[in-house]
Amino acid sequence: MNDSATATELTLPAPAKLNRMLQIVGRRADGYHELQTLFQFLDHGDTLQLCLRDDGEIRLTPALPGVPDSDNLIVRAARLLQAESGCRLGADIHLTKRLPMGGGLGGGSSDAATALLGLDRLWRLDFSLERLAELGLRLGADVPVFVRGQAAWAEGVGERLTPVALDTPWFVVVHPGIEVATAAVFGAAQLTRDTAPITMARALQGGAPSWSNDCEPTVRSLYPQVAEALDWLGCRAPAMLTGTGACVFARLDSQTKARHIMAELPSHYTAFMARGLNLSPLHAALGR
Ligand SMILES: C[C@](O)(CO)[C@H](O)COP(=O)(O)OP(=O)(O)OC[C@H]1O[C@@H](n2ccc(N)nc2=O)[C@H](O)[C@@H]1O
Ligand SMILES: Nc1ncnc2c1ncn2[C@@H]1O[C@H](COP(=O)(O)OP(=O)(O)OP(=O)(O)O)[C@@H](O)[C@H]1O
Repeated sequence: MNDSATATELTLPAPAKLNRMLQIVGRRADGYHELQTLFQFLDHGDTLQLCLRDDGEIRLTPALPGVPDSDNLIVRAARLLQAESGCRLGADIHLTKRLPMGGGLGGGSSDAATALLGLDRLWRLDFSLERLAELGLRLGADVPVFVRGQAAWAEGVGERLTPVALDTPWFVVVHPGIEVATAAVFGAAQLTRDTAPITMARALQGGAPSWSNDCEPTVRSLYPQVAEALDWLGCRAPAMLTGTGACVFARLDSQTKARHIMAELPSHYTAFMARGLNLSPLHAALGR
């Protein structure tokens, strides 16, 4: 019943994102870092199934290992939307988790955005994307881009977004099997925070493989497993870190080349191949 305005059940994607480049240009008084980054979505991610409840309860299954439900960004997004709207409806939410946690793919943030947009539809709130993005920013710096649903040049902490159309190649994304804590990377003394800001036009001219990520040297030294994955993938194609890691990715000219790399994958890594998308599949599913 996804396409009906009277749906009582919705099954919706929560796509991954890549940071195709990322530079740190400053640090705010509250400790958050000022970034310049290019976000793009992938046709790979989590899935949320939302079923309407009329008793106001928010029930999530299954629980994520190590994450109490009250901390889960899906439950927090649902409760925030209830509080903001005064809505007395609730939902049963089933999460199919495919994205690694602490992977730099924005899995939790994307789940939160899908919950916000899906529940807005299920509860017939009709909030604007602008209002939902503002709510999303309270949950995490990466949530607004998933709410807006367009590949974007981002500034500030990631909330000042300008839509862009990037090339949409195949990517191989390798997970080195560890979780990186975003706060630990941003808190590291050695992280450089003074890259000179550039214009969006200049960033777009840069293009792969010259795009880079300022977090990479710090993550390499704090997490040797990520350094090893960057070196392994980098021997096969120009490789980069996404966000603060742990995942690394390479852009390939063809699906065949991506398949060749997948076939060589050592057993201690997991990986997937996916296509870059400039429009989020969430927005395509909701017709927004
Ligand atoms: C690195 C990126 O993934 C790039 O897309 C994001 O900027 C991270 O976004 P996120 O995971 O949604 O991050 P949040 O949950 O908002 O923040 C986690 C922690 O990372 C640090 N943090 C995050 C984002 C930012 N621009 N500056 C920061 O210093 C803060 O210590 C914060 O407590
Ligand atoms: N629905 C959720 N899915 C994943 N993690 C969640 C969720 N809700 C809360 N979390 C918490 O958020 C942390 C970061 O998870 P997430 O998968 O978003 O990392 P990430 O991909 O590195 O994010 P980002 O790229 O935004 O930094 C997890 O370690 C977990 O404690």
